[in-house]
Amino acid sequence: MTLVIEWAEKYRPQTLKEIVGNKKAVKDLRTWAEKWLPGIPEKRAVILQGPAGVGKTSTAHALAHDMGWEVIELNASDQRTAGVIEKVAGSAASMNTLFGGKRLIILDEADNLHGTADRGGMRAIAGIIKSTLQPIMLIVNDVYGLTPTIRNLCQEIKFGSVQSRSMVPALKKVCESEGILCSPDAIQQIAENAGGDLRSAINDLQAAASGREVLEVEDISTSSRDVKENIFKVMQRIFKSTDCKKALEAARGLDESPEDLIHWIDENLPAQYASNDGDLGDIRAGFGYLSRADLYLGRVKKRQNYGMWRYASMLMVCGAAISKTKPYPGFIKYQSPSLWRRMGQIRSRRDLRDNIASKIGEHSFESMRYSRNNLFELYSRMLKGEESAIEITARLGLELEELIYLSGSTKASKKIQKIYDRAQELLLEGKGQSNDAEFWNPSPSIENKEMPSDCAFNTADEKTRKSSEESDESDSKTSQGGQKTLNFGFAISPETSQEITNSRNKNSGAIIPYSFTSGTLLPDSFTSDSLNLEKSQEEVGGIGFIPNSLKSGNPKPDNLRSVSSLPESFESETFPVPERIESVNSTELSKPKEPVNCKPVIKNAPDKPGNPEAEASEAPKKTGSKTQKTLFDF
Ligand SMILES: Nc1ncnc2c1ncn2[C@@H]1O[C@H](COP(=O)(O)OP(=O)(O)OP(=O)(O)O)[C@@H](O)[C@H]1O
Repeated sequence: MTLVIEWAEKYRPQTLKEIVGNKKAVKDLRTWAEKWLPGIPEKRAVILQGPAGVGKTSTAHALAHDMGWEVIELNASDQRTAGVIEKVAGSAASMNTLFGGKRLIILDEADNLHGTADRGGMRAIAGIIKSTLQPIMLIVNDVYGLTPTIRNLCQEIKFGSVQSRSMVPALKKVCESEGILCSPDAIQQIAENAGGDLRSAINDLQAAASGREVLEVEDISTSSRDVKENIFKVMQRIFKSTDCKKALEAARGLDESPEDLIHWIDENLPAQYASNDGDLGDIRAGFGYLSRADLYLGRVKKRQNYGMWRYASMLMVCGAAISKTKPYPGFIKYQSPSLWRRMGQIRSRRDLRDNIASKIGEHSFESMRYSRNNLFELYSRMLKGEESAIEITARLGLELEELIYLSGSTKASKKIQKIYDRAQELLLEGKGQSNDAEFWNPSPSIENKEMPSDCAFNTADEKTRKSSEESDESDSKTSQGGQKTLNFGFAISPETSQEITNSRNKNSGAIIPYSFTSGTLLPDSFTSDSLNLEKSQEEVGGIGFIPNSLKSGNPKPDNLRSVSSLPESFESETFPVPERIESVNSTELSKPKEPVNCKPVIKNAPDKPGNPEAEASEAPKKTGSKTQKTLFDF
């Protein structure tokens, strides 16, 4: 069996000179690349954005070839988790090459980093771009698939469709190299059919030429692949004529599913039938058909019976075509579905909001969800004063766009720009002063702080918790074992502090001690003050964090619940119970001599040497805390 080599691959351009069309994009890219020669440019990464098959990937490789750069590529077939990106791209970005040349890091289809496997990938990319010593190139079809932070960090270079007149010489060259006599009309036809996608044009040429030495235009119409209909032409067919058959044929030639097509018709039907003293009745009738088509689309989804797509298509296309009672001449600029645009905007706003929430979460040792729901307002208020705004911006590492969002502005005013610039200066200064640990370490060291009675867990646990959380996406971060009192690492007013406490208590819950010996969550009235520490230090194994819903009613003894029988209302969101807790029954928890390593640090807590119970609680600490079980271990 002979192996058929794809011509598109065989004739992939090797140098920038061979790239067809998109001259400006190629020039901009070369200019950016040349900025890497004297040192590190302001924008360390570029985004090559554009439709499929217009030469983005080829241009990236051709640039590396022309500049004499090595290439490291991570494409969509590789698993691109945050870990892999950091390992491959991160290490490539932070190291110099053997002979001091540059190394181009290409992330192809960077807008397709979604799904569980690619979690955290965007954040990893942003982190790498900020500190890379090597040029980075992100290739995307849809730039909105990237987070605003990444977009801010990169220079964007747009690639457009390749014009058919530019394609013709490239296709001729392929014919010459393959020894095929192709008529100019045939080449022209292939170029026009391709709709700006040179890869498709080359594929069409290969398909048409297979088994032939001479290629005429007739061969193209019979042997070429299905030619993509242009959506705008289909809209015209539907809205300008009443010929259902032709409209349906045109719609079938489209590279759109009925689920997408219905949005196009929905968007343009009212615009078309309202033009030229439009008729409301026509619009109503048209939407009547669309709603029935939508019913079928719903059934397709529900039953996974794609056979019903044909009824949906028929209803939407023919229904929209025949619902007009008069012709609607004149030009109408058909629009892409505004729903998609809105969704794109919403998505980028949502990404922006989540980025901020995750930064606040990291800063305040809270989950992203908690930060999003409860701390936004607070941090936003802290941006009101100029000095505190600068400090917050620096501490959180906010990008300009994020600062605008969090401060509630719509654009970068002079004041915001100034805050941002000063925060950047502060960051630069801070980096130079490695001894200013407090600034760079926003949370005070837990061991060194005198914890309030409601905040006790050992730092080893905290480290384990943090590292396990970091491997997850921030949304799945939990506040288990986290810092129970918010400590922002900078001076905040007593009012603000009170506000934080209120916000916590109102929104998610309160912190109450957890008793290991009884296996119960103590009611909120049971504070550390009421614990007889001398007698029960051993008992006080850890701190439980429960939502207010759990504390309803009077905290009577019969309200106490054992961990093994958590109520349904006990949502893991507000009270993240580690998975392994399920396997722990109350008997295990209530082992009387189970050593514990997490006990509240209480002011002047008596630690009498003669007290056997106090000694018993100290002893396991010395022997090895790793073997000790706490609530956070489960
Ligand atoms: N502008 C171009 N100049 C020369 N050849 C091109 C051009 N665009 C596409 N081609 C041909 O199409 C093939 C695929 O191009 P390439 O992979 O660079 O497209 P792309 O824009 O990166 O597409 P995708 O977004 O699908 O990855 C190339 O191997 C080449 O043969």
